[in-house]
Amino acid sequence: MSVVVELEQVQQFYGKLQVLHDMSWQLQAGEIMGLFGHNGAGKTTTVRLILGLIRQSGGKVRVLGGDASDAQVRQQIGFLPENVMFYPQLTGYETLSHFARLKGADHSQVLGLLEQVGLTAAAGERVKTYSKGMRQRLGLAQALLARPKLLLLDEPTVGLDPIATIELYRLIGQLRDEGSSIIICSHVLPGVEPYIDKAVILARGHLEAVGNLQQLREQAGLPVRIRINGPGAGFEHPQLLEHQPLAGDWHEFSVPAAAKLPVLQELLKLPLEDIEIRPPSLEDIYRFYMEKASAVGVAGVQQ
Ligand SMILES: Nc1ncnc2c1ncn2[C@@H]1O[C@H](COP(=O)(O)OP(=O)(O)OP(=O)(O)O)[C@@H](O)[C@H]1O
Repeated sequence: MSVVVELEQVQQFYGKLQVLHDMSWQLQAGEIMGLFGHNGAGKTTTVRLILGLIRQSGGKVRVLGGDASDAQVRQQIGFLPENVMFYPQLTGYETLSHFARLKGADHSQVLGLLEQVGLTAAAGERVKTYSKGMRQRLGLAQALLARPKLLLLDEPTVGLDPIATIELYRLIGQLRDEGSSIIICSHVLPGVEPYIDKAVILARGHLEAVGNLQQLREQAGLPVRIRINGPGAGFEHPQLLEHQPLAGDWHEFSVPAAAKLPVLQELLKLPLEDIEIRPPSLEDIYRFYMEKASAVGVAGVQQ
């Protein structure tokens, strides 16, 4: 697997203000990576470094095997900004044709890209009539012009309803399956969780965690929650961390991940109506690292 983006001991200053501290991580080819952090954590700064819009104050930023500021490298990157602007009077087709001209991309891609993002039927409609979901898909098509190897998506699902969010992430998943490497910045963690291969979590310019969800769960050591519908009021087990009675006949038990099976085996001896096992979510992991960052004095961390 080849490395598409590599940050090595990257530091970034704006004047005297240091906003990235010795940041090191890698994105491998064909991965979808989530870049997460509180407001002001340094995500946009990181994206701007990868896009070659600013140059790092220290350390190395390697993108697609070259320097991020190299024009040939930049041509291979597609970017969907958080608030992509379109001329409302232009149709979807005219909009994408316009971006193709701006980027020097081959115009023959336009119809294919509109089809890829599900906008063929609406290609002749003016963008002002598009829903937010359609505009985001048009934005994605714009980012896909010139067939980039690396895609950077900033809050791609902000303002989208749950179905439009799922549709957009399915499309992003297809792009990964076709070989694109993708970085997604998002504050909407439950939406993005099923789609990412790896997460990078920042707090105040420091790398707090990097890895796939399973690795992050293990590193954070967060408990697994087991919910049962049944007679759990008197249930006891030496490994139990917490017992929370819920509505109806439901009970929630928190157990260390390593104790999940022994506790489950005991619970299954009860006459249960139902059982649910909830591993720590991306949001749980994120909260854990934000709290850890505040506890060690990374001041001003807010979610
Ligand atoms: N051009 C700039 N000049 C000075 N300081 C800046 C500049 N751009 C960003 N900063 C500061 O750098 C820090 C990191 O900002 P950045 O925009 O990278 O954070 P972010 O994680 O993208 O935040 P958000 O989620 O709010 O977009 C913040 O303290 C911000 O105020």
